Amino acid sequence: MDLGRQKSPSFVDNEAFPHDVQSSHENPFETPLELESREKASKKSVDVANVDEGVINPELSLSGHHGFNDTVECQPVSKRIWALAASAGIGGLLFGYDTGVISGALVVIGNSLGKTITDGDKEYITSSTSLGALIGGITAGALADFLGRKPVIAIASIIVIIGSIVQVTAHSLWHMIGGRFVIGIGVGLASLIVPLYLSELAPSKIRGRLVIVYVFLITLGQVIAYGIDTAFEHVKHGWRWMVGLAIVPAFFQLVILVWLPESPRLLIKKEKAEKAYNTLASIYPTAHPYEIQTKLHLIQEGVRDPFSGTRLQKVMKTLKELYFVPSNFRALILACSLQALQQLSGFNSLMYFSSTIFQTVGFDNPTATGLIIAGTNFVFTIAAFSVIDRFGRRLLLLVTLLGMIAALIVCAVAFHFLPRDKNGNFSAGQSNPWAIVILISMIVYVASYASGLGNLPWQQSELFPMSVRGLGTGMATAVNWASNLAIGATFLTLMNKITPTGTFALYGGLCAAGWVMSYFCYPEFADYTIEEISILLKDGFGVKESMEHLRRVRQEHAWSREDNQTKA
Ligand SMILES: O[C@H]1[C@H](O)[C@@H](O)[C@H](O)[C@@H](O)[C@H]1O
Repeated sequence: MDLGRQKSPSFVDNEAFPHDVQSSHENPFETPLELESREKASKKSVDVANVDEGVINPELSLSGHHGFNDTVECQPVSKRIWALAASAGIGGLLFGYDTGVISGALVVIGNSLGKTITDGDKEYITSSTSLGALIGGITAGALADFLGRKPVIAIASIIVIIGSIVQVTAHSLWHMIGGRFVIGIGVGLASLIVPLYLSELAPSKIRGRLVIVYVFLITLGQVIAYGIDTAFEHVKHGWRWMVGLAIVPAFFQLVILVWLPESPRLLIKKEKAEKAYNTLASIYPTAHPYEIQTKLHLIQEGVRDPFSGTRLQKVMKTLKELYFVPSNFRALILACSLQALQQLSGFNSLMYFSSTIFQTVGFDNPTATGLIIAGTNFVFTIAAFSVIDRFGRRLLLLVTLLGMIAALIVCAVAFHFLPRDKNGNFSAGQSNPWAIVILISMIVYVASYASGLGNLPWQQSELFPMSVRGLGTGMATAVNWASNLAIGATFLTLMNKITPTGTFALYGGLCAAGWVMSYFCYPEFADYTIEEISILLKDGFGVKESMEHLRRVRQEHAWSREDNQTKA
């Protein structure tokens, strides 16, 4: 953004803008990006000077950086947004619970499905959820555009309730696989719709953190699942409790949905401008009506349906727009490759099978040890929350990927030295130094994953303009689940066929390839509005431009500090 140092002439009518957006009050906790937002607010005077109250002049309102002048973004945001995020994010809790719970269930399920389950059966049980989620993820985008964001959240919760009932009543392998598949559909729907909904409600300065609330709830769901697994590990038919308790958050989500507003972008698309206005007014309680109208106008520009014709013709045109408009195609490449990398890095093989791995290595309490993995994931997702908008996405991704690669190499080496008996089974027990190295390297790996790759791909909605957002995020989510399926369906086989050392080294290699790709193609999106990101991706991946922008923001921040110190 143009942050030239010259002072803007001030035409602000303080009656019309009673809230002191020009305040020079210095907040010691302010991030560089927040500071920039405050400064943008102080520059809005020039842009609003020629506008009659309530009348939108499109030329003026599209006159700022990259053609946009979205001053409402500089306004304080209501605390209500966090309540909304937490409520919508229960979908994340569902996702986390349903994917995490299987780890502990698999080690105690024994022969209650009419046979003793093998490694192959475990892979079927786990990957049926991923397959269901893949189907849910593919359909969610189109459903969300057709029905609205809220109805899809409701459908996801109902499907999860049905899937849980099917699992609880399972007495055969295929019955259980069926239940896991159904629940997967609900998880897949939730995995797309919740971050999409959140990023459409979120002001750009907190959008990153708001989507992390969702990932935070996924990881919380996984911790709760592991905790429940540990609690029911020694209870008769405990696994039925484990899988059945998924009904609780699903039910909760259904009830809470009544209070959530529909996404303003969707409301505008459905020509319900007044409702959209009210929603935005509740998010920016101190904004001037003019600013909210400008925002509505900008959203309108973004959502305008460029296509006419039958539904099929529209889908075909949307596909064409996604693939043949260069900025959209770049967005698709970024979103899909990051989602693929998230899964192919192998994290979920720990999430789904950590209890099985720790049982194999010789830990006495494999489920409780697995809780350390889920707990680390959870704690470091919170850490990402506090740094994502400060450090920016790119730096976070590049640094944490290096941590993952290093930890995977150490883990691969440690497995190589872990003693085995003459049948080839690990025989050392949990006090062996190599077993401890494995545990520590897994913790480092998970901590690095959770601070970067665990979060960033879910910021995907910000990459696409409204016209292709449903389809684009749907495809990226499908890539996530397809890669998740590939990992879940092959992990135990890989451990047997190419040894644990080979498996973890393979994941390390995939992470290294991901690092190279991210270095060359992943720009810094922090502080760009959704509308601006398309412009950034117009002529290339915008890595250089976005870094220059970040440098300018930082420099400007330093200058402002100096100015403030001089004034003081
Ligand atoms: O972002 C989430 C999170 O990292 C979860 O822990 C993981 O299980 C999911 O696959 C991922 O999408």
